[in-house]
Amino acid sequence: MHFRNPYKEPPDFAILAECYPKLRKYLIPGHDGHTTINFWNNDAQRALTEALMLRDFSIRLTLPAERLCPPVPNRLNYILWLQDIVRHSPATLDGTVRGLDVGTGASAIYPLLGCKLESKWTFIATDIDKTSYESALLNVARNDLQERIKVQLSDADAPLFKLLAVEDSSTVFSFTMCNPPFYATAEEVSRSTEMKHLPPNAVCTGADVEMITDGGEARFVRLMVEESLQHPLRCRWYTSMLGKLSSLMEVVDDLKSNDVDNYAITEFTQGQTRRWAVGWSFYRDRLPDWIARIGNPNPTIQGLLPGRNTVIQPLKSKTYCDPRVLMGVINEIKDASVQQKQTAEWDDSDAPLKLIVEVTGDTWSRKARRANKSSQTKFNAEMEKWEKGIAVSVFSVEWKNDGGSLLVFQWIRGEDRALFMSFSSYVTRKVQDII
Ligand SMILES: C[S@@+](CC[C@H](N)C(=O)[O-])C[C@H]1O[C@@H](n2cnc3c(N)ncnc32)[C@H](O)[C@@H]1O
Repeated sequence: MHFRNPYKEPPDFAILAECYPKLRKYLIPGHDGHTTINFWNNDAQRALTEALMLRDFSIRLTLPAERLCPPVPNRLNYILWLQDIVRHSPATLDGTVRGLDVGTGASAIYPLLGCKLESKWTFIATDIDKTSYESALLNVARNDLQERIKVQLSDADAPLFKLLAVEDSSTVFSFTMCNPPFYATAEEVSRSTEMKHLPPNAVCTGADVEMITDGGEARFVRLMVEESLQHPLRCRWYTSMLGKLSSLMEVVDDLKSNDVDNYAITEFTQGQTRRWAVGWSFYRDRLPDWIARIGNPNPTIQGLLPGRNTVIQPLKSKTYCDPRVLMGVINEIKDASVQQKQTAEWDDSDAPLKLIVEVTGDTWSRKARRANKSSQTKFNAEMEKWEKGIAVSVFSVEWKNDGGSLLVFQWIRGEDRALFMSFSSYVTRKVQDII
């Protein structure tokens, strides 16, 4: 569960029903003496989702009986992860964030939650199912969000990112998102129901179009990867949720075979249900590991994780050390431009020193310093960089006092992972030599 998700503990259903009387008739006594609801009952689930959306987000939702009922904690997890991604991506000039929700469903739950949490977010939400499309339109209108959420009826044969393929548009989307149909066939659905693989809070209330797609979710998301390669810079972060580990493996394989190294994986856990989300970008902005990598992964997931963008180096010193040592070391790096990092309003870290360092290449390693002596070598290196179009790499370094002192290096922008790694070990070694 995301650390900002308020649903780590189940709600008090009796209190919730006071805010949403439609829930009252589904209340039942639980084993532990607390009131609960019957999670196997579709109507009760719908009433629960409507109640949570109303009480906790002031969102008025009506869910049609014949369509999927989205569990709020799980859907909120995905939105919170996107919020992290957006906060760590460059802001647009006017601060507007543009999201594209592929397969928004009857609820339009993702755009509604996104717009309630963030006043600058806007969405285009697509669906191929007329019933879901019409219901999504109503839900958006009910909450007076038509200006910020545009619902579009799409075509099953059209590209998933048809909108991004519009050639003369210069709009860059901040993210795409999707909770794709999960299964490949109707037999797979009934097998899964028979084997009772579904936990009670995921009881199947969906229509075929919501749950089944040719090739299952893995093919659906691989199509997205394929389409994203056609217009890589029309969106900063392409993302999708995945319900099966095997699908995650397929998609990561696909990204790697297309040389996409800037990707992120997260895990959404609710009770016994595990879901994953994957994101990939063709921009040079790098996400911190706490967003892009799952902490404490099992060995299978470990092998899927992207390379590290965050390096944490504990400093060995028995006495108090002055963070200004770091400033001194960084200032001595040739051709590096250094600024104090501005703290965003949502950032509550209390690091005593935060720096942003921009470099155009390695000027610190022994090899670089030797090469620097020869002006021809230096000229060649500059030419090579220029030809490759490699611009500035941006790193942040924070000095933290968390038990002992730590240096936290963050790769913020760039293409050269080795440069980031070399920079962090050089700075650590130098600081360590001084303290
Ligand atoms: C699993 S449901 C997700 C609904 C909603 N986003 C949620 O999370 O509760 C998948 C949705 O994708 C829609 N869908 C299936 N194929 C699609 C396509 N090619 N383009 C857009 N939407 C599609 C389905 O109609 C369905 O509403």
